[in-house]
Amino acid sequence: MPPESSTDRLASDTISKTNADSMDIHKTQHSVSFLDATDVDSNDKTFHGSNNEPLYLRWSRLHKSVQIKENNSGMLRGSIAAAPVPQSNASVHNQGSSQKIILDAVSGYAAPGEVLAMMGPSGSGKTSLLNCLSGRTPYDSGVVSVNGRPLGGQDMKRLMAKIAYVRQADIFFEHLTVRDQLGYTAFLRLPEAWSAQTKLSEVERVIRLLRLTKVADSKIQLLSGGEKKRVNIGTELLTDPSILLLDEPTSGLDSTSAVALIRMLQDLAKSGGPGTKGTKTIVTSIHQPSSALFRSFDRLIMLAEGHVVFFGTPYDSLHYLKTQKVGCPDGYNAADHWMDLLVKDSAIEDSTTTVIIDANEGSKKSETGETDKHFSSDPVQSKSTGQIRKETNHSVVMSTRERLIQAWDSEAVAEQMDSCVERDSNSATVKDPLGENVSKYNTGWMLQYRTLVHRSLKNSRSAIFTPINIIKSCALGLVSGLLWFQMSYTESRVFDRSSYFFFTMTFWVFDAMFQSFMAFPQERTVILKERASGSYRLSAYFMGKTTSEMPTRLVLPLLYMIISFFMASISNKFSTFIATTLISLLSVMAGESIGLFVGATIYDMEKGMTAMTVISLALALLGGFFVENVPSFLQWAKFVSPFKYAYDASLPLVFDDPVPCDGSGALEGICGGSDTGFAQPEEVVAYLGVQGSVGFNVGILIVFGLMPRYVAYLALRAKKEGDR
Ligand SMILES: Nc1ncnc2c1ncn2[C@@H]1O[C@H](COP(=O)(O)OP(=O)(O)OP(=O)(O)O)[C@@H](O)[C@H]1O
Repeated sequence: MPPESSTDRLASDTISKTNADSMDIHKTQHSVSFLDATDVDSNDKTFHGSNNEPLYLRWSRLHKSVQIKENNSGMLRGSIAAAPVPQSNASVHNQGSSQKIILDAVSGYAAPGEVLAMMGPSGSGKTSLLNCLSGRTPYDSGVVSVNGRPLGGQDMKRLMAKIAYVRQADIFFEHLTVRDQLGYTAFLRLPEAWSAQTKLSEVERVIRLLRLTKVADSKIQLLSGGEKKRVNIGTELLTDPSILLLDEPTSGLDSTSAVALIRMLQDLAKSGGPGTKGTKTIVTSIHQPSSALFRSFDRLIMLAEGHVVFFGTPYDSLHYLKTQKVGCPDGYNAADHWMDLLVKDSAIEDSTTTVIIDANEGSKKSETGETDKHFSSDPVQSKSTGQIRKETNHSVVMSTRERLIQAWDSEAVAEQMDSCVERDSNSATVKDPLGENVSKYNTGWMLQYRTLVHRSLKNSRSAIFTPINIIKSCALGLVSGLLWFQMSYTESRVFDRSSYFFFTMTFWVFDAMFQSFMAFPQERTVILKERASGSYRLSAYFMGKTTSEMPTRLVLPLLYMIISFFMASISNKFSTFIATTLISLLSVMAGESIGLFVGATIYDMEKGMTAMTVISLALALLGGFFVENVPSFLQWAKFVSPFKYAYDASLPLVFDDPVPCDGSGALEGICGGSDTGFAQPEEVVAYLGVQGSVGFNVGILIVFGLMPRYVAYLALRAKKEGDR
């Protein structure tokens, strides 16, 4: 158990009115002590605004609510919110939608050198609070401040780059090794002025700090859950942030690894880690830690249904529960006890923690009929909506959770925070925590672009050159080669030759469309996460991806073409082979672009898949290959199909010599059934319905490769990481 600090105890006493009453301590007196404690610490530091300076993170009266549509796909959420169960994060119903309160008057602070543990049942608002504190999602009202500087508007973006946020999900490009992942992050996020050597030694420092040396050169996809979690934390620690927020870093870990991880965070908070200056401010949400771990936290913030039910030291939390007549039984895990008190419907499941107040007489008794042993004072009127009590036969049933929500005096904590912020903002010794940095990026566009090209090349090599993709390309090349085997260059094989190109171009557009659509959801989450921490500009990412993937993507169509082109004897000119292979690459780029567009605009996989199927089949049909007499009102539609342009660009290259007539009647309109003479190349391509020159068709294909990509870029720019 950590030594009980008097200021902690006083702070806790101040903000608990029942506590204050029971301990007979004057509230104002304690408010002063609480403020003094924070003041002394923060004034002792010299603030340079650099990333590793100690920072106080404070928040007061944070309020956040969301609109829930009752007839949308989130039916479950809507129905839960609409159900008339007693709940303090109440839903306000309008026609067809309801407002759900996720955070209600939440106040608290996190201090340098300390680990603040955020606890509460599932759905109590831990992630939502962390999202707000990190600037990932907006809140309706309230103030978040760093060293007394309230942050909002433009500052929020810069704050996001200063606060490291380790999200619950470990999101990476899993084909990369641990060292690659950390290395690329170092080049993207550490100051550009640092030498490559310094950046790489930072990577090694983090690898050692997080005990990742043994797996440093393993691909992330092969790591255990705990190792992945440490890579996730390491990625954020690279920039040596002063404030580190972690969302359930111990989830999925065994208890030993969980304890080791929290101990590491505690060491980090105190020392800042080897090779770094100063202390860190750490906030972590955690689910039911062991007793020892619970007691080792410097401070706790307990949440229930978006409300704070306790803020203070673990020791004080136990004392506080005693004053509320729900003390932790001896030998019982304190964290488990807190959770038992706070889980929903504990009133229904556990009658001993329930009070029933007779609305008429004001007397109270337990649900079992016995006089309630836990609550000595009358319940306080609901602070939020008054809807949290359940009326049953002239009685009010209130669970312990509701009682604890009401007993906590959030306003007292908020006032403390306001005073600290006001004091710090008037203090000349406390400098702007954001320093002079006006950009949220540590590196320029060019370095970001170069790093992302490198990473994308490495990543796409392992994602695209999979054995399955290589087998697919070779097998299809072989099948096509056999099907169109050794075609003679005569009239009778003109349509076979053109159908080879129709199939080839259609296949590569389809393949790229679906491949990029399927791969993009994972990529999208990585981009959103990295962008939220101010790693790079989206334009640098898109340019990097486009440039790096082009040569990589060429290899698979090239394999297909090498096998099928020569087996089918499409042309004996090597230049035709090169040119048509490049056109198939443009088809791939166009298809990839469409896949990206759908992936970036439609987030639901099922809806996206449906859109992809409809789009691809419609484009194939509209290409004009299947229906000869397309209705006049749909004639325009073929111009939106990339297949058409790829096909139209290829045929003039293949039919570049006169085609000998052979009496087959395939080119009846040109050869007239004769087996002598030649059909001129221009006549053949016109007969096959080709429109526009090769250059024109290639140009349009390039537009297809870029336009949907640009829309995908705009769609992603509008998307925030924290959006659900
Ligand atoms: N955008 C949203 N739309 C609807 N409901 C939301 C939204 N964001 C959060 N919620 C709801 O707010 C509540 C708090 O969610 P949050 O993820 O913060 O809980 P949590 O305490 O982190 O839960 P867990 O421990 O399970 O991760 C939940 O009931 C959640 O369903």
